This record gives sequence, structure tokens and C-alpha cells, in this order.
Amino acid sequence: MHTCVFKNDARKAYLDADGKVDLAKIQARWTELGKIKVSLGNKYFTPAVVEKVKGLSDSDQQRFLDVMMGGLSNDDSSVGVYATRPEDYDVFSFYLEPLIREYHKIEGQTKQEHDWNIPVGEYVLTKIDSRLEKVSMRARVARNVKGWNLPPSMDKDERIRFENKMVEVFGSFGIPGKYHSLTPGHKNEITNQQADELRNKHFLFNDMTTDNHLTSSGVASDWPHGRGIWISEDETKMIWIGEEDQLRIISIVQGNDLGKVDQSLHDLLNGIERSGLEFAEHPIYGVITTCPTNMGTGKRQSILGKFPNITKGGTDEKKLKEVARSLGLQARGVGGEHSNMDKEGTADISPSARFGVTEAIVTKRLFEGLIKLYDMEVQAAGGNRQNCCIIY
Ligand SMILES: Nc1ncnc2c1ncn2[C@@H]1O[C@H](COP(=O)(O)OP(=O)(O)OP(=O)(O)O)[C@@H](O)[C@H]1O
Repeated sequence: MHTCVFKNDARKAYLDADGKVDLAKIQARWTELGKIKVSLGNKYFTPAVVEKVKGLSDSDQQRFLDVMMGGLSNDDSSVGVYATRPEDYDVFSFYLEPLIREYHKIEGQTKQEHDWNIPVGEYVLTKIDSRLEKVSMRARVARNVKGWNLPPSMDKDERIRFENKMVEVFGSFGIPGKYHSLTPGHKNEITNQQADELRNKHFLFNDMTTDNHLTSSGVASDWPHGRGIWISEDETKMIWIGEEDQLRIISIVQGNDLGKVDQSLHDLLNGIERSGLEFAEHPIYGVITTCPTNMGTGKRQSILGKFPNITKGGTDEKKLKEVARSLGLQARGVGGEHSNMDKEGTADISPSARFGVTEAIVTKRLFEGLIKLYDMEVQAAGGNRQNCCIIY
């Protein structure tokens, strides 16, 4: 079995005998990785960046190393950097800005705008196919709260304090629900079996210590302390604590109107904001997230659907991924990112863009992309709609 390495051990390879950051060792590792796969973290670690880093204080150099730990520790990273605190996006902008621009395909001046004005009754899936009556629809936003470190650099005490702060918020924000904690000894602690049941329902995130990207970057440190999930009584709204971001605010609705899942998510988000929590926001990049790929809206909206013809009975999931990419969408397996599709080609489809688009545009792109994707599924079935078993 693949063993995961934790940040404090992994970072030792990039320190000198006095415990200071050794830029030459970092440079050598990026060069080595470049022969396997060029991540954005690697591509933008230029000689000019090295010169800038030399001028930083010792503690900022240590932070800079932390930012790159995920990329340095994994051969398969495509981005490979995580912010460790909201200020990283300014302190290390000489490195992160070009990377963010490339990932989000931003040219010229861009300032993130927000727009939750998403029409209900417009993006209705039965308009695409009448059988898309009851589809699993999900929308989530990533959020972090001002004044706290981001998960890669929280220590155990900060993680536990953050969880308890959120438990107070859940008691006051007016939506009936229950908090389930993974923290040993927490008053709301659940058993491993209960946690697995929540995972099977697609509610709870996976054990983070099984993912080397999360362990090596420090995101998974102190697992399972300070981790948990709040779930509304009607099980349509949930909030993750302590995963890649401090908060993942989620709605899952079974139905066919994409606008309804947005409405549900926005109600939840407003409830949290009413409690007085202030989210970390950047004047240009929008909401601050641990991974630069989520900056902007922090929103990912998806549906679960079956694409047995494009994927040739699940044997060619690469094809679905390619087709989806050409439509500005991303296709994942149903177990979350990096999971595989089944023999019916069941996939989680979401728009890729998060930055430089509004929340409303994300929903519109999902709907418009699905029109084309289902059309391609019908074509792959030889034009016979009845050969497409599209429901999850
Ligand atoms: N439309 C959907 N309906 C129900 N569950 C879903 C849907 N889309 C995704 N999920 C589930 O949500 C869980 C989280 O997925 P995943 O980790 O890929 O995404 P995420 O929360 O958006 O975070 P990230 O993009 O950082 O990985 C998984 O269990 C996945 O199956």
C-alpha cells in the first residue's frame, strides 16, 4: 500500500544543517520532477522567483517552502501549491499571481465579482431529457474565515479551537441541523461506522491521511482533530470543517432545477454570514481558498449522471474527461476527485471555471455544457436516445 508522508517529515529534505530553507535543494527537486511532469508550481519556480525568495525573512522563506510542499512531494501534481494563510497571495504574489492567471486563463485586469442572482425555473434538466427528473445535484463553495491560518499551517490547537467556534455558530444560525465531529472525545463525536455511513451518502469527506497531496502539504495534519460535518435536518445542506479549506459549504438536492440547489446553498451561506463570521476575501482574486484553483467564487456545481456510450461501458473514462474538458467541464468518478467511474460511466460533471466567472455563470455553464454533453452521449449511442441510461 502507498504510504503517505506528512509535511514535517517531508520538508526536512529542503532544509540545511541549521534548519534554514535551502533553495538549491528545492531547485534540484523541481528539476528532477520536471522530467516526470511539469506542474504549474514547477513551471513558475523561475530564477527570478528564487532571487525574490532570497530577499524574504527566514520565516517567510519557511512559509514559501510550505506553499510548495504538496508539489515537491508528488510526481503527479498539476498545480502543486497551497496557500498556508490568506496573506500568502500578497506576500508571494511574485510566484502565485502568474500561476493563478495561467490556471484560470485570465488575461489583463480582472477583479472577481459575485452574483447569486440565479433564476429558478430556467436551468431545468428535464428540458435536456424528460428522464432527467430526479438527478443528484450538488453545489459547494469553499470558504475560510478572516484571522485564522489556512488548513496547511493550522496546528492541532487552532484546528480544535476553529471547530469549537463553528459549533457555536451552528447553535445560532437558525437552520435546524446537527453537528457530527470526528475529533476524539468531542461531545458530538461519531463512530467510524457512522462516518462511513455519511461517506456512502456522499455527505462526508474521505479520510485525509490516505491522500499524499493532503498529508505532505500539511492539510491533513493532526487528523482527525478539528474535523467534522454539520448536516441540516432535511439533509439538503451541509458544512465540512477542516478539509482542504476551513469550511466547505454544500447543498445536495435531488431534483431537476439547478437554480434550486443554488438557492439552498445561498440560504446556508447567508445564515453563516449573519452569525457574524467574516470570510477571507482578496480584493482581486475573490474568496481566498487554500488551493489557487478554487479562488474567485470557490464554487463547484455538479450533477451525477451516466454516460455509458461515451465511456464505452466505463472502459474509456478518459474519453468522457476529454469531451467534458472541450466543453469547459470536468468529469470525475462518483467517489470524488481522482476516483474511478463504474461500468455505466457514472460521473460527477461540473464546470471547471471558478475565477473570472460569477456564481450565476457557473450554473449557466453547467446547464449549457450538459445540453452539449448529453447530445454527444446520444450521438455515441448511434442517435438512439433510449440507449442512453442517463440517471444515477
Ligand atoms: N451531484 C452530486 N450529488 C451527490 N454527491 C456528489 C455530487 N457531486 C459530487 N458529489 C460527492 O461529493 C463528495 C466530494 O467530492 P469532491 O471531493 O470531488 O469534491 P469537492 O467537495 O467539490 O472538493 P474538491 O474539488 O476540492 O475535491 C464526493 O463524495 C462526491 O461523490
